[in-house]
Amino acid sequence: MLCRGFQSRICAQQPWSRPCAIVARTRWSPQSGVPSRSFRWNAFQRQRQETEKAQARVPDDAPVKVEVTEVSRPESAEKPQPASRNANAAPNADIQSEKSISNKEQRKVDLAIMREMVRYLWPKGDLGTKFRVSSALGLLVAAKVLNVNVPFYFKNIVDSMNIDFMSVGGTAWTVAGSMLIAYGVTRIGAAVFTELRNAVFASVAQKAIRNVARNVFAHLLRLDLNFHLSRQTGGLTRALDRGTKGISFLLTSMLFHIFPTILEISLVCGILTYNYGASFAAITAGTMVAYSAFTITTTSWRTKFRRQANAADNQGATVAVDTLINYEAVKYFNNEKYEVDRYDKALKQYEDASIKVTTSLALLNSGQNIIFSGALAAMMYMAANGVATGTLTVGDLVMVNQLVFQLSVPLNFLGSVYRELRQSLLDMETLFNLQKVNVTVKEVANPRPLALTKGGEIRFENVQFGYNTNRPILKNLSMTIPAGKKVAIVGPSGCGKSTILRLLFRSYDVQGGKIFIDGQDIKEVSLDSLRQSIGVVPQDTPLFNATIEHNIRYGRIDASPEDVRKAAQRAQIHDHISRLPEGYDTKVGERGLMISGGEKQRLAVSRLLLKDPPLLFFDEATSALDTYTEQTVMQNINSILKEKKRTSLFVAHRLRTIFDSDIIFVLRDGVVAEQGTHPELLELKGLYAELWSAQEVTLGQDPELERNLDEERRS
Ligand SMILES: Nc1ncnc2c1ncn2[C@@H]1O[C@H](COP(=O)(O)OP(=O)(O)OP(=O)(O)O)[C@@H](O)[C@H]1O
Repeated sequence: MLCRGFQSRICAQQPWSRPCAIVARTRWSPQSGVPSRSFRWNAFQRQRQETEKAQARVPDDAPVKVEVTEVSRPESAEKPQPASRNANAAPNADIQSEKSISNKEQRKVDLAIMREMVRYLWPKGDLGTKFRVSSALGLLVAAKVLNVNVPFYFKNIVDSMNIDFMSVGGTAWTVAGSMLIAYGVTRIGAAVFTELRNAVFASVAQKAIRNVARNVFAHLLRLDLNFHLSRQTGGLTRALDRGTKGISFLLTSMLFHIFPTILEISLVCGILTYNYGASFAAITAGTMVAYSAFTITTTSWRTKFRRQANAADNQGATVAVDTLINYEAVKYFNNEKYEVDRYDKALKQYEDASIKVTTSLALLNSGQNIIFSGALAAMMYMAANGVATGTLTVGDLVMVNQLVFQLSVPLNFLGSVYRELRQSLLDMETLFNLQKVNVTVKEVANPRPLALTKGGEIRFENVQFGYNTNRPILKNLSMTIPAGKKVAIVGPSGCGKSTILRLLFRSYDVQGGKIFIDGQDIKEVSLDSLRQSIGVVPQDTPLFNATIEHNIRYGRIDASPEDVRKAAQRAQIHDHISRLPEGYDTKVGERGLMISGGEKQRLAVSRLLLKDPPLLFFDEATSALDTYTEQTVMQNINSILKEKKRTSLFVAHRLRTIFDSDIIFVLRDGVVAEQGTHPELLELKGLYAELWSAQEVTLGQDPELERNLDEERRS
């Protein structure tokens, strides 16, 4: 009669067995015949991001879904986990605090996080949330009280049925009807209150998640470029994802698991002591202590197997994604077997670790069963003894059994709740640490907005800068870019051309010297006004996985569709977009993978033209375009610059795109080595003249290009 079914279903998934569609394109640099720098960089970024994404897909040995119908025996089951919470044990090494901390310090950190969470449970001035939390607690206590009443009705039913129906007469209804109704109503009440409690509390947890996630995301966007370049994007999103899920878990487990389990154990011990004496309660309390200690110790021990499995899983995913992204490279070098072996090595490690996870789970379950069943048997013996000596009824025996049995439900999940709680605290620590990262590019107190009083003259005064202290990139660089002029910066690869643009945009701050715009130190003006005044077409076009229209409009969110089309026309991409089946609604794919490099660059130019800022920076903005398109785009840009008298700064390797600049700065070894107009620099017969003649040789082999250049020179 007491036997009920407890079922658990475990869904294991090999995460990297999912189909993976990867599109790889190679663009070749016309000059060198090797993939262009921007392509290589893009490919590297793509590969890195794909790898990180795959790393986020980590399996969990815990069951994805555990269905509890009714309880028959204290069988250990891993806690039901939110389906998406599958990467819980993967190391957050990229964001977590680098130094390992002692247990004592860790406890302090954990307590601080819990205190922080209490603020979300009981927020100052938020009566609605307080009301919900109080109601949820009320429902919880009511459900638990009803729950411990069920065995009482059960006992009374058993005792009242213990008569000779033949001689006394009557039916089950006349003898125990009211008890049966009370039994049913109490059980239903306990279940309904529990569900109501979940429903009432849902918005508290979700509100907390939203607040924390929004604050962290806003902080991430405020952080410096350097932070983002040195961190793995996948790691950041993983931290955000796990941290916010950790909040939900911590809040619910604090309120609905730990507290109610303690409440229920206390109630049961109290009832047992009151009804049957302290010996029953002592066994129950002792069992709970032994059970909890065994579960926590064993769970801590077996966590390392889960970590190993996750690490092997990460490794497998990394190898698989890396190999598939570099499919062409694998084929070119016939390395299929090598890659399969690498993949299989990770699979083998995963297999070994997973076996340990399963066997250690069996040990945990067995130990829990032995402790629980041993105690239950002892109590049954004591109760049976009571029945034999006439101090207890059969109903008492049943009640003792059921009271203790009911405790097995929360205890079943103790192991996984403990493990998850630890992981949630770790994830949340990572999340809160992110919020503590400082912004290094800061504004002065009460900054003035940038005022372009002279039309946008840019002056570098003895600027020193290096990404690493031991490798200076710019060494006392001084130069003046006159307002309203087209200026170019050229020089060997890696000499710091793009760095100059990053310093102007204040993605980094100079380490020595100053940069002025119209006489104002850029450190003294507000970041918002500075960045508002500058438009950049970067080397690697950042595109969103959205429509072409959205990507162009990103330059000015409130632009009309006509403005978007006008900008596209000027960037020589409108006709092409119009010919696409979905026109401006065409999706460009992740990071613009579904369109060509030249199309991406023209979208970036359109976006900049739509923003129409007073200062324009082009960092190899047309390097992926064919000669004809490049000439046309440049002509359009030049006419806009002249017409609107914009200050513009071009970084270019293809000198024919900048030879008509008002000033050309030639950078070498962190300083300006030469400067002047194209003819002046040719006269100098220095580095620029060398570069030009090297490129002219190439140009000489291209009659069409020559024709275009001649035309442009004439115009
Ligand atoms: N975030 C960074 N951290 C460390 N070093 C960097 C970083 N960004 C660039 N560098 C290094 O600084 C140097 C200058 O980089 P920059 O991008 O300014 O060169 P560039 O002249 O624009 O090169 P290219 O013509 O190839 O685009 C390079 O050696 C580059 O490797």
